[in-house]
Amino acid sequence: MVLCAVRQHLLRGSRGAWARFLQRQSRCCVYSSVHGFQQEEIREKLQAFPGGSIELLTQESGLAVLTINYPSRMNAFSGSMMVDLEERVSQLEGWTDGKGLIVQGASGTFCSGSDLNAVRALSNPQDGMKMCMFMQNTLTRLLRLPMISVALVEGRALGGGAELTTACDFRLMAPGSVIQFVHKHMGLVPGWGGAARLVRIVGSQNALKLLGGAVKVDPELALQIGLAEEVLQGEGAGTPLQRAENWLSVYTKGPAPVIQAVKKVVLSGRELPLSEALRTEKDVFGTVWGGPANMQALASKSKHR
Ligand SMILES: CC[C@H](C(=O)O)C(=O)SCCNC(=O)CCNC(=O)[C@H](O)C(C)(C)COP(=O)(O)OP(=O)(O)OC[C@H]1O[C@@H](n2cnc3c(N)ncnc32)[C@H](O)[C@@H]1OP(=O)(O)O
Repeated sequence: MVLCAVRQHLLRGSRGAWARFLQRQSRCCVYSSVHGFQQEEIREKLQAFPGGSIELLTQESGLAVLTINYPSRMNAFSGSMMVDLEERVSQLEGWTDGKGLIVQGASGTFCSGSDLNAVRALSNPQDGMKMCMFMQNTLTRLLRLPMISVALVEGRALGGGAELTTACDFRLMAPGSVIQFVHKHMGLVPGWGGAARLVRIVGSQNALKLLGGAVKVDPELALQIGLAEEVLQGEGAGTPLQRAENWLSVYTKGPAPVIQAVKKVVLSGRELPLSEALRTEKDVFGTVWGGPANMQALASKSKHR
């Protein structure tokens, strides 16, 4: 009801105001102070466990590369890297030219989950919940970015690293790589939103098998169950990152507002009840209808043979 009233109000204003409202909506988090979540408090706690970094490289082509960088710990997430990731996601939310994102690990492996040294120090339930809410918020915002995202999995994606792959639209795997939800072996279940997202990607039967068996998912199995989109084969066809960029460029070719609109309508179809998704689709449609790309296509009388 409140949302409807706000929408009506904004529709009476400019199209730009509604577009900005939609953008803010996509930044909404799962947890706020209503749920006892104090972002600054947990940020401070996490900063006490430093090490590694999250690097963001944005390119003029509209593709960005986010690198999880802590090779001496197999790219495990220290506390400061969790904070870094949140900051990089904020940067990407404000990147108006963005169309595609590749998430990779440094030095030929993806990510081995939480840094176990930080996990041991934060093992009381209260801190565990706070870290869990922080990471769920960040990974939800990552998945909701108005750009098409790919996890490039080389080496291992374990525990929280496996969960991170599910916060991207697609997973591309290098030969010999493994995605493994090792949580059961740690006496845990996923807490970064990985279970909820996994069910939506592979269905509840497959998700039960992967989590219940802590199964090592190789590229062949990942393709079979729909966890991975493609195996990046082929010596001499460039680095895995170049191959991932080539793969992604097929879907990000075109003007940024159109690619962003594509992601928004798919995202709302994925996340919202049908009536709400339809209304969002109409509103996103309104942001591209009569826009520069649309007018140019009409003027060029393009044929789709
Ligand atoms: C379960 C969920 C939870 C969450 O949601 O928060 C987590 O993610 S907990 C973390 C789950 N991950 C693990 O338990 C990984 C444990 N590590 C391993 O299984 C292995 O280290 C492996 C398979 C990643 C790599 O094995 P390999 O033989 O190739 O190398 P090393 O074992 O010698 O590892 C090199 C170096 O990295 C350190 N390392 C690896 N992973 C972590 C981690 N998650 N946290 C902290 N440190 C990690 C490892 O201890 C070695 O350090 P070194 O000082 O050389 O001993």
